[in-house]
Amino acid sequence: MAANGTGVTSPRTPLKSILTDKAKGIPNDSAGTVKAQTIEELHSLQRKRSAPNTPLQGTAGAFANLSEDERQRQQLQSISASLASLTRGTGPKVIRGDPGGGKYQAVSLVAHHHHIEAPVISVSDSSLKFTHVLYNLSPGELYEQALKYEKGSFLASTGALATLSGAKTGRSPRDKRVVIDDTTQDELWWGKGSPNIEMDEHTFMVNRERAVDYLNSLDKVFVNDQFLNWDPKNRIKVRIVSCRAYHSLFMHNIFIIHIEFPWRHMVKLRLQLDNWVGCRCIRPTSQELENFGTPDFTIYNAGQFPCNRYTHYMTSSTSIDINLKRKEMVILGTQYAGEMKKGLFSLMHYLMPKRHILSLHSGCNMGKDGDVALFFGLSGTGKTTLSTDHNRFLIGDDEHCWSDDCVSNIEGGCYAKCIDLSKEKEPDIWNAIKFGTVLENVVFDEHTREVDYTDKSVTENTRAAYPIEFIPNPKIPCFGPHPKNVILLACDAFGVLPPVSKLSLAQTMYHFISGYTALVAGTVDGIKEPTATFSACFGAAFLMLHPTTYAVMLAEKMQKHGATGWLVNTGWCGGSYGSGNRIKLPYSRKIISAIHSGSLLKATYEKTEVFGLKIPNEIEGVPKEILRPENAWADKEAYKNTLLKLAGLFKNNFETFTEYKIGEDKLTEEILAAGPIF
Ligand SMILES: Nc1ncnc2c1ncn2[C@@H]1O[C@H](COP(=O)(O)OP(=O)(O)O)[C@@H](O)[C@H]1O
Ligand SMILES: C=C(OP(=O)(O)O)C(=O)O
Ligand SMILES: [Ca+2]
Ligand SMILES: [Mn+2]
Repeated sequence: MAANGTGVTSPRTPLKSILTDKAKGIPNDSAGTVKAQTIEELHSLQRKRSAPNTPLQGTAGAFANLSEDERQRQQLQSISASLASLTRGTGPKVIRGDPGGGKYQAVSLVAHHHHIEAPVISVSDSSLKFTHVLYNLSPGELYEQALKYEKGSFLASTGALATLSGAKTGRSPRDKRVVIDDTTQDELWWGKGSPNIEMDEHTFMVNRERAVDYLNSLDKVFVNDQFLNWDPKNRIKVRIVSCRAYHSLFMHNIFIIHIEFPWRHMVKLRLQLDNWVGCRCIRPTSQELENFGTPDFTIYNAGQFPCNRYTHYMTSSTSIDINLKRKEMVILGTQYAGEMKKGLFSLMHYLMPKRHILSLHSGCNMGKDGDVALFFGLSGTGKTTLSTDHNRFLIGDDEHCWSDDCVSNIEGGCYAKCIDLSKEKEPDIWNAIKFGTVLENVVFDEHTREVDYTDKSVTENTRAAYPIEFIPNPKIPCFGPHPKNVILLACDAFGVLPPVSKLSLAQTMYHFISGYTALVAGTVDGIKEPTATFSACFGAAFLMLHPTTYAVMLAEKMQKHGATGWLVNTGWCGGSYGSGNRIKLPYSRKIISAIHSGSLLKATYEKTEVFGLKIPNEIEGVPKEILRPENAWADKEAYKNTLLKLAGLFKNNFETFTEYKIGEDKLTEEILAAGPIF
């Protein structure tokens, strides 16, 4: 039956056939016409059937003989158990795929019906509905979900996914709580200076139920099953249940997933990395991911939904709750993706020291000769920027573990600040912003979709989250030998710390425990006083145990492996914020290069007053006058006063640590003496 365009069918006179190429003697190539009979069929041809997370490789593993249906059934059962409401004693009915239909819908409706084993204790509307699970989707699939369903998601001109994190554009440390129980009461760091605000088990369960009920009330949730830590002996399995494609893609990029490397990429890596050849690839295999089983830790991210402020302990509508015994984390009232990343980092700060492994808030890279450097520093001091170095292999930009064998990245991706990002200054980060990358809270041209990286309209904390492979020279697998240099980064907005100084072990420990940086509070409305921040181990916000636990381990490791400590000021020189200038990135890079090459170790040094820091007399490519801060300041009196002011702040801060013992008695004494003297 033919339609005539008006919707009414009528007999038609056939049109005269048009002369085709065939008539001109060119053979008809049937590839020119599609096989499909309908538009739907045509569309179905476009997408080749695949099961990216269930590659039946046939050989290894106990699960190898499972049918695809059985595999998926077990996966869904496990997800249903994860999402179980503990008061009702049952998990939701989960089904794989998009509620909107599409290729997943048919997968497991039937299988599912047969396999809800837990009894339904009380029936409510929520137990009648299905929760669709979008499990380990690929970037392409997540893009489609985000662009279609999440307001504020756009395709940027580079191919990156621009998105908004909502009302919160940074972490909420005052809303981070940890469950106190018989074990954690003794084990964890509580009280003054600790980031761990206590909460009881019952309140945790209230928030957990709230998050789980919210997630189950949605038509669909995203589930990521991933790994932490590239060291295969100390890998942790995590499950992230979230309500946004943005969160799922963020975690996909930032943590470790299985990626089948295109062969060409492998060859390139082999050529680049001497030690790649013969090195076992420790990315989890498809098989491992398939046999994921029970996660070691689960995050319930219901960030779109607030906590109830009438709930005990709640002081705002945001709560980020960690329960170590239950191996769970609940997020309510914030969609900032960094909470998940840093929440898992806190977990590692608890789990790893128990295994005598030091967890580090640091970037890490490796030279061609295998020399490894760590970059410690608080947010904004340059870990990501300076560890991303065109002449070195990037191991990671933010979170690492130092075991008896190696330094390994906890993550599989980077989270770079984008404010004022430029192609000239940071080409590798610039080029990493492409298809697959999540761009948070940036402003772009409505029409061209070109991002304006100088625009702070949404926030100053604009970010790009990309897999480490997006950097041209990643060290994959992301681990390396024991570090040779330990670089402590401080962005000193007072402008009195030298751009670089060589530290003794005691000084390294003093500055590591102090964890100093000084940023400028409000950069918008004219000049503001720099605010000093002291954050033990350059990341107190993520510590679970007392800072000295980590400090002792760092001292031991540095001693054992002969690592040299350096203090690098990436902040101001020639005056404080307002009168001086931020040290130029190319100079900081020159300084860092001189550390890596070993040339700085051979320089001649002079000791400074008050802080007793050893400053090199010269570094190739760095103006001599900036190396000594007092030379760079025009007003010597102001310099001296500012220096003494900062020294006083250091002294006050260190007071809480003076009663602790770090290593041998001698080292403890030396550390106390390694601070400013005035
Ligand atoms: N001399 C410098 N050294 C390092 N970073 C600098 C310097 N001058 C400006 N910057 C800027 O400071 C920011 C450092 O942030 P980032 O590397 O993300 O820190 P972190 O990873 O430690 O949080 C970047 O935006 C970088 O461009
Ligand atoms: C993600 C963060 O890390 P950093 O700023 O150190 O890169 C953060 O502190 O929220
Ligand atoms: Ca960073
Ligand atoms: Mn960081």
